[in-house]
Amino acid sequence: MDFTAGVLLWIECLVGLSLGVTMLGVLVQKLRGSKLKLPPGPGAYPFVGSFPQLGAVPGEPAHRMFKRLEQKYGPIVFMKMGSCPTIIVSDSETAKMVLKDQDNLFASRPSLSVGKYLGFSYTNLVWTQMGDHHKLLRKIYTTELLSPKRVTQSHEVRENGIRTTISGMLEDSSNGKPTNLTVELNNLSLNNLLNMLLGKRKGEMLGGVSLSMEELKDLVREAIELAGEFDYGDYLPLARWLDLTNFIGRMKKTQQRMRVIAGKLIEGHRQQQRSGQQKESQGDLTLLDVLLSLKGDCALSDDAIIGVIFDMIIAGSDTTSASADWTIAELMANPHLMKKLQVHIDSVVGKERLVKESDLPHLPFLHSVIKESLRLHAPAPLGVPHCSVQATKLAGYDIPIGTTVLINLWALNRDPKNWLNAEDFHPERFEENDINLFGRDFTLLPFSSGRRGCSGMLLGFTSIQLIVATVVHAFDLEPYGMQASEIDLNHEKPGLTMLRAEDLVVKASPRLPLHLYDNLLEIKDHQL
Ligand code: HEM
Repeated sequence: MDFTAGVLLWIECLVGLSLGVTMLGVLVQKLRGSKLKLPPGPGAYPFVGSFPQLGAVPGEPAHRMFKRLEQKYGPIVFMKMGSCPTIIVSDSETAKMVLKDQDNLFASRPSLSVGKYLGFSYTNLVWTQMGDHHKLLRKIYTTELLSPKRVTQSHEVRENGIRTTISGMLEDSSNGKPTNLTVELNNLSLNNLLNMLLGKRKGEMLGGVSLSMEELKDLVREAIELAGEFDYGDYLPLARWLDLTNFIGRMKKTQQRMRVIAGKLIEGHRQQQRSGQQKESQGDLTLLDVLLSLKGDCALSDDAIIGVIFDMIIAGSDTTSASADWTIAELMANPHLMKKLQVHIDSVVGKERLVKESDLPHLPFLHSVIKESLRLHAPAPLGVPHCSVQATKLAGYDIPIGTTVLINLWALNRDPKNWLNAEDFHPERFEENDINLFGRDFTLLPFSSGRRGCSGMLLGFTSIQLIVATVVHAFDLEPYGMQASEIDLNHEKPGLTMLRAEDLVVKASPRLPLHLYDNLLEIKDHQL
């Protein structure tokens, strides 16, 4: 989130307007504020709130900026985004109060424009507010879409997906070319989700309708990009009204495209169902089939179905590939750990076949490596904002109703109070200390916790493990055009998902018998 450019612009616009009412604002603020004991923070001006006080550095990701605030004010910081009260929580004790002890009060979402447009009037899971619709969607996710059984049933999608990537890497290697692993993993992750949701392409047909995969991917990228943008209009009414960056205009256009394209896919699947084309087994059902077969109280409107489809793609695609990318970069920067992991995988899988998902439970060191990577590089560093539905107290401070709550998961997972040598990549720490990754131990929260915790954590964790294990088992990797010690592990691109600042470009050398890779080319033809 790059605050500075926008903030300066808006301050210029607003200063004139705000001067006349500043005195009144200050007076009202004092009268209201005097009664409340708010957490410490940078203070706020009328209208623009704390934006000018944040000391934002151009290009600096928000989780790092909030870390600086934590260092100055402590683990709960109060600020105002425009007129919207906001707290940033950075330690495990307070996170536990928000996500567990008072989960019922903090589990709603603020009404942001991204939820209105890309979340189809807040009907998708990520942006829907607390209540019956949220409960229904969570139930559909946990029992129908991403239950452990459904995730296991779809293992072939992911195994075939990574084999296609491996095959492409072998082709690059045979041609003496480097592979841009960041780009490959990103494509892989998106393909896997689209395959799970919609099924395989038959010729130019996707889910039974004539729709090019490129058209769909283009739309998905557009939606992911918009979802990661920071909209000042959510906090500054004048900015919303002027919409100088045409954010609302762009979102409306994307929403319209989502409706048209997803509408075609839904209609195509309905036609297949009507014409009695039965899938052979449960494993052949796409997630869209499952969504369309929901009946009675569980049945969803077409808009809600479109919301769920894009929910999964936006929340699940970049997070998974970014995490695999960070993990492989860490392993390359720590060659002794790469070697240790390769020996570990060889000891379970051997060198005469590729890794399968059924191997994963037998690879404890791989678990530790991924856990450590998720600890240091939380792919969703600030999660998704929560919102309080009632005035309450937190660690002795007053929290007004309607306060936006951001948990700085990135800072929390690196808290030196909980982790020895917290900034070091040291997977062995989990061999001595088996801390839960899925929200039970509040010292490690890459997926957050509670009723708003990530609904795709099992799928995400399984996918990352399979990708990393298959790539490092199949290839020795060297960074292209730099030394391993020069791999940058300390800079991220600003945005919703924490991507490495630089692409990971590698020289891959096969380490398994070549006939194993030859077989892969057949699979490649069937992929999206
Ligand atoms: C490494 C992979 C992933 C990470 C680190 C991750 C992390 C997160 C985090 C931190 C949140 C916010 C929780 C909160 O508001 O407190 C979240 C929410 C969510 N995630 Fe994930 N996620 C990952 C993969 C996935 C996948 C694969 C899917 C689905 C295909 C998914 C679907 C969702 C959904 C639907 C929500 C919203 C839940 C709600 O509001 O009730 N995520 N995720």
